[in-house]
Amino acid sequence: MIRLEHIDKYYNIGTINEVCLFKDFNLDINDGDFISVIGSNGSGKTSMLNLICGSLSPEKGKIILGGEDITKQKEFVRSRKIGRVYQDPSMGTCPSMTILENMSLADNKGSSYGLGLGTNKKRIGHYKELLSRLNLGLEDMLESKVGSLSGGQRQAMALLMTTMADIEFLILDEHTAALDPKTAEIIMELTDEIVREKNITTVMVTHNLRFAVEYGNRIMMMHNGNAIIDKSGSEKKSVMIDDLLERFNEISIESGNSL
Ligand SMILES: Nc1ncnc2c1ncn2[C@@H]1O[C@H](COP(=O)(O)OP(=O)(O)OP(=O)(O)O)[C@@H](O)[C@H]1O
Repeated sequence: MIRLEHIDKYYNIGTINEVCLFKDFNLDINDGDFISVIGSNGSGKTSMLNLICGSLSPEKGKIILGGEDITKQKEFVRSRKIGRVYQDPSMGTCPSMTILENMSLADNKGSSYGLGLGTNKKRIGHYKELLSRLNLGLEDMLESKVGSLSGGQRQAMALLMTTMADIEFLILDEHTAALDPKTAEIIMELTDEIVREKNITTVMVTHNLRFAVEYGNRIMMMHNGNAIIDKSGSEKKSVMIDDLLERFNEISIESGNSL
């Protein structure tokens, strides 16, 4: 379980631009949860993910992972348990390296020998098997540079590479936003398949309301650093896209329709 406990988060402290984003923010993410997080621009979705990953520190409060207080734990240490796929497909892969080298890199993540070993030839069969499930023909392109792949192919690889390691927690930061509708659909289906198969606790930030409604067991809507909707199980199943659009409209009116 991940717990955000009494979190305060400010930006630009001590300046005229000081903003309080989270004030006594609390969130429990249960093992096995697949949460879709939606919300207007600036509502705090990415900041919440950054707090979990450790790229952002709270001014107050605790972050607990599996009973351990990780509030002060560095991001690279947390990354052994927490995987993240970004909006930009180029963030999760190394473009100047081949598919094989990228797969080896992901495979070696967290092990003591690190990069020094280079490509692990004995594991090629395993990499091919993993890549073949993407149905993109990448298993026959092991020597191709990842930089030559399409955005969708790279995002599929980023997802595969992130989940190759034995992570407990997966963060999807608008990971289909930069993809065309068809490719986004394929990546979303692949995501769901991997998350279910590996039973990884997942938080997915998305602006795609259909994905938010269709995937996962829990849906959250953020606004001004608060979760204004948080439904799971059968309650989540009854949430309709129109309900969410209506809530977005209400928020927009309350905020004076400002950007
Ligand atoms: N590094 C920063 N410095 C100052 N303010 C920041 C910083 N990062 C985020 N903010 C502010 O915090 C608020 C929340 O930003 P955040 O990126 O978490 O929102 P979001 O819900 O992910 O938005 P979007 O949907 O546009 O990605 C915004 O008002 C933003 O301007």
